[in-house]
Amino acid sequence: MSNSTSPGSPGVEDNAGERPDDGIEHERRYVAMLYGRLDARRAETAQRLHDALHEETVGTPQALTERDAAAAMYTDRLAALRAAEHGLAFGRLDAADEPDGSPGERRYIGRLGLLDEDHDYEPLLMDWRAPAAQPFYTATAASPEGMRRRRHLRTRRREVLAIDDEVLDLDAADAGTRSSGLTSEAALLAAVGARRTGRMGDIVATIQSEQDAVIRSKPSGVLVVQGGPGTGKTAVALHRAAYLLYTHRDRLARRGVLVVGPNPTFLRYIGQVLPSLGETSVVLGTVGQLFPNLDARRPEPAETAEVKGRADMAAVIAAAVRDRQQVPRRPVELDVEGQRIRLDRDLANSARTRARRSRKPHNEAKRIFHKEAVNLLAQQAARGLGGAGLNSSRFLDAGDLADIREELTESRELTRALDELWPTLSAEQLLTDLFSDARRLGSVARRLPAADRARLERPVPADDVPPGLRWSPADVPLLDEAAELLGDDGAEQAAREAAALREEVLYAQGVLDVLDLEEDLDDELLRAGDVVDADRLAERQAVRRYDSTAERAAADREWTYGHVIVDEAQELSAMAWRLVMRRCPSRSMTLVGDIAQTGDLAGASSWAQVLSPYVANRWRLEQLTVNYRTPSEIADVADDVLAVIEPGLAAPRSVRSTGVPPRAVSVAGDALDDVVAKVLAEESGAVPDGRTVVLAPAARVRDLRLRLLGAAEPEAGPDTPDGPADPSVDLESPVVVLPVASAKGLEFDAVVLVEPAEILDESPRGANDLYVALTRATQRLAVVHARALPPMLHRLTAGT
Ligand SMILES: Nc1ncnc2c1ncn2[C@@H]1O[C@H](COP(=O)(O)OP(=O)(O)OP(=O)(O)O)[C@@H](O)[C@H]1O
Repeated sequence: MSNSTSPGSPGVEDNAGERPDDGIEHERRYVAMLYGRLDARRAETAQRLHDALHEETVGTPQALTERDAAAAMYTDRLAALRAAEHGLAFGRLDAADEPDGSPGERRYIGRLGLLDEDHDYEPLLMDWRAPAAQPFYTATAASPEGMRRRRHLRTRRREVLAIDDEVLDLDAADAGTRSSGLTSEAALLAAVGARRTGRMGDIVATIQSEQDAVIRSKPSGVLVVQGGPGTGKTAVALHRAAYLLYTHRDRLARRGVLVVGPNPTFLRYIGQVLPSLGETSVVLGTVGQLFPNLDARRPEPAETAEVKGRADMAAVIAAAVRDRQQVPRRPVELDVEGQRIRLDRDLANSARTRARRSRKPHNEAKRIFHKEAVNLLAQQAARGLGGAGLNSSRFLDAGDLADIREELTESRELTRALDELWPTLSAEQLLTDLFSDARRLGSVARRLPAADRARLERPVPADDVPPGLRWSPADVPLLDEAAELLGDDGAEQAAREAAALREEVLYAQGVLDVLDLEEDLDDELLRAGDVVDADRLAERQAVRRYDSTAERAAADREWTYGHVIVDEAQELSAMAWRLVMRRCPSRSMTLVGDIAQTGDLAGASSWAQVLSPYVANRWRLEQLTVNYRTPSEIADVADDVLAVIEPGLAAPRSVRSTGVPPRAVSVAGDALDDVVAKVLAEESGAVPDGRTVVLAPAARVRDLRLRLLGAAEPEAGPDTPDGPADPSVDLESPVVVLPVASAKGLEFDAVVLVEPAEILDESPRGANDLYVALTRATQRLAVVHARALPPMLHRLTAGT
């Protein structure tokens, strides 16, 4: 039974069994008290951070490190306290009465925990992630978990606007409580029906039971979360990250959590969720961003990306590395300190075999190759010296051999000759050389069909092409594979140090900004910037870099994370999986996705197929079954498309309907763009203050942007197969135009879908793309078509 109270309505005080201090006024006082505590905690923490930064720690590196660690801790804590500002407390659980009739315990649930220091540290507010808060998400009338009532507090800023009550005891259930399977239904429906803002929000107040099970599932092993569109996979994955950090903070904060998403636009869309939950130690990245100091955005055809993503490419890269370990075709004659020596094929081959047997990466094995070649050449030289013209009784002793070796080692000519045979290589160099040389490619990628090999060919990019546009997202797993086989070429360390220096000043400035933002800081105190400036602070960090785990992890290719979450996991290629698995040898992973939405040609068609090379069948599957995004009218249309993609797959159940049927608008002649403009005006007009998207076949996006928005390409460049290259697609603007592939994971109040027949034709996975497009809408859908409507969309009602 649900009961809603807002100001002016009869208070719940009148309800049978309620205590007199239990209505909305009580909650207002309580929440005001909580904010008072929050303010006090913020001021206190800001003060501690301030003190830590100003502490004159002269001397030992250890003292400095401790000070830095304390400052980092207070900075994080302050961020979490600040993040709790909106919706600090959103719920209350009332336990069933005690056997002696006294009222059961009350627990307020919110974004963080607050204790009453004056009264034995009694909990005033319980963090939503604490075990005792779980019944707030899972208790039902049928299984009340010892609870009598769940109350939702609806708040705006610091004010309580209304309260919604759900009675959980069995008597009430028998008395006719609906069994919708949903918890906190009123609050949930308010949340899912609200206008979208272009930024994903958190769902802490209304997490559903099946979602809670995923969020709180144990961290170890690989958990796959399969669910149709709108079932909250992304939301759940992010809340799981927050939950794991809370519950296993020691282990995870040190190693960090990585969240991999499909494209930069999507990452911007979800970027606020974890900070709003007070968590900042999470690295968010696309596959194209998982190679340090690179944000790969070079556009390339989907077919090329598909070839690069194949598992076979691992062997191609390995062969490309071996191909750079050469033996001379003709002997190289060298003159070392008056001695003629011959670096011939056999000798180089012996040295190479020895180096390869070490199983060290190429750049490290190079030292063995050099050393072994020098040894063999020294023996050769010694044989020469011990031979003709010399007294055969005179043998060279170990010391003489060592001298010869030293001479050889110091010989520039020999070093050059050996370097040519076994060069030090960076991953970038290896791939640039490989892709720009058809002959080399032909010899190392013999197994690839010629047409696929040809897709890999490309000229060496000009010097002025920035790194991000030299490499495509699909190149990144290849670069990573190469880096793994090549080992350290010295450049990585140098780049790390340079980046660390640059960031030091930025970080220091960030710390000062944090302090200066803190309005509650005692006025008597000098503001941080008055006392320490960024340069000085950076100088003081000289002993240890003052950055977060997340920053260190992102800068280090060999970093291994405590937990890895992959969203839209169905899109990753086999090569991308190798990279991701390398980042998480512990295999503590959460993979969320929907096989029916796979659009990437290199993407997955079954989870077992993706995972078996890494964990065999040791992974667990959870399914999400309720669609919170798409109203049933639109979901029905999408379900017909799903039936074509995967006849046996059950569609998620929509949580609501709007009564607004989606429509199809047919266009005669070549007036398509004009009709799209008209329909767009109607649709966006119907969702005032909302967000509308025009989803179009990729080939039409440019013209439609021009026609509808007056803007050609967004500033930073063309769309890449991995999503738009531009950081300027502003999802917060009222109308955007996107190709379907870039809309993956996003949602809008209204969707105008252009020419579905062309979307089907555009890719072998066209039906999946169409399915994605149809399921982006939270309220309205209109399809505009000049070509015949594909039969699978037969349910759409004809409109004008
Ligand atoms: N328990 C919930 N309470 C409130 N809103 C929810 C809840 N679960 C999901 N939502 C909302 O439903 C929408 C869809 O969620 P989300 O984007 O996480 O789904 P998804 O499964 O990742 O979808 P897709 O596969 O299409 O990317 C979001 O607006 C999300 O905030």
